[in-house]
Amino acid sequence: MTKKITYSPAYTLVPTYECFNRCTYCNFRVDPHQDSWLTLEKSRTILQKLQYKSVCEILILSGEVHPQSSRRKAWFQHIYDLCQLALSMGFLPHTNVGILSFAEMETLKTVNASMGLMVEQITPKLLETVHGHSPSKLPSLRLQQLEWAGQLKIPFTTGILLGIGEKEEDSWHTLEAIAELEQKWHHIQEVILQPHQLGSKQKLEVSTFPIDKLPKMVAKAREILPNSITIQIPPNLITDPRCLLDCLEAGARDLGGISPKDEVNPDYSHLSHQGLVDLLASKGWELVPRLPVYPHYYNWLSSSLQKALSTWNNSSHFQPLLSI
Ligand SMILES: O=c1nc2n(C[C@H](O)[C@H](O)[C@H](O)CO)c3cc(O)ccc3cc-2c(=O)[nH]1
Ligand SMILES: C[C@H]1O[C@@H](n2cnc3c(N)ncnc32)[C@H](O)[C@@H]1O
Ligand code: MET
Ligand code: SF4
Repeated sequence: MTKKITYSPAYTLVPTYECFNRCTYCNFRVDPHQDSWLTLEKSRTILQKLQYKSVCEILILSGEVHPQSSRRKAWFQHIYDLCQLALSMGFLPHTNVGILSFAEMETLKTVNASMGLMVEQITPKLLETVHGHSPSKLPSLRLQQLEWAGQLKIPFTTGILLGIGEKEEDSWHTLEAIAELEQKWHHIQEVILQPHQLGSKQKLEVSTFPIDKLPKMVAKAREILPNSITIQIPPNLITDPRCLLDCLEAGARDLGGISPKDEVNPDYSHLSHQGLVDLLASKGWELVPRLPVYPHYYNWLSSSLQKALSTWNNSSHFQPLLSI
């Protein structure tokens, strides 16, 4: 049998780029009030063009409005409305919009196949550097989000950001913290090992991750994380094709959501689908699509989500999933 590597055919909707945090590695954010929000009408037009193609996942990725701001309610409602719209059109939403209250998370669960939040790194040192102006990146707050997602039975994607000033052991400690939460709640489906890459919008000179170190990090993550968790790597940020193959050899098994534009790293485009298929085939790997939630979590989801999932599983695009 051929060895399989999965990816999720995705499209990213950005409710707003405005963000009250100022992570120095971010190429995505604009200042509060400096962005017009994506309208539901525009979203509907975009989604209509994607219908009846292979795109299954709508990734809702957003900048954040301060929890105490008078605009927070409208921000959250807009995210909910976008998820509901995507779901009503047959897509499977996956929301990653930063820190949420318990009630907000509980509400979004009803319209998301899975949700996500990167832990980044748990060392407090980074609060004095890259996260000096980012209250949302407080390690305790991010671990609490994972805890709440577990309590709420939300299938969850998380991960670590590499090359933002952490030491090697810091990454291991962060992975250990994720492993502990998985052992408690069994809700972490994937962990992304995301190498920080410089983009053209970055204002400050910060370090990047030496990409040749990634295969070793994958191997170490495979040792730390339970086997129930799939390791995901972003192929467009791994610019050396040999390094990508080495990461697979070391235990990475998923390439994440592949959408036409990587909103977080717009300067790094993906290989063509065929290019990726051929590269993987050179080492005997087969590239297969997957849905944004794994089958063993289906019974955690609302009936409208289960209905959308069964439609996708019966569609010809996703037959390969049945054999994973
Ligand atoms: O195309 C992207 N998808 C990103 N995704 C989507 C991801 O690759 C998968 O599509 C989903 O996790 C579904 O499994 C993220 C999801 C998260 O929960 C947290 C962080 C990311 C980051 C990215 C990203 O930088 N680019
Ligand atoms: C959505 C996720 O994207 C990641 N992220 C933010 N900026 C960058 C960058 N320049 N390079 C790689 N990843 C980044 C963070 O980990 C965030 O949580
Ligand atoms: N603002 C959120 C976070 O950092 C998600 C988007 S980051 C570009 O967690
Ligand atoms: S990484 Fe997320 S939280 Fe940080 S500034 Fe960018 S959008 Fe805001």
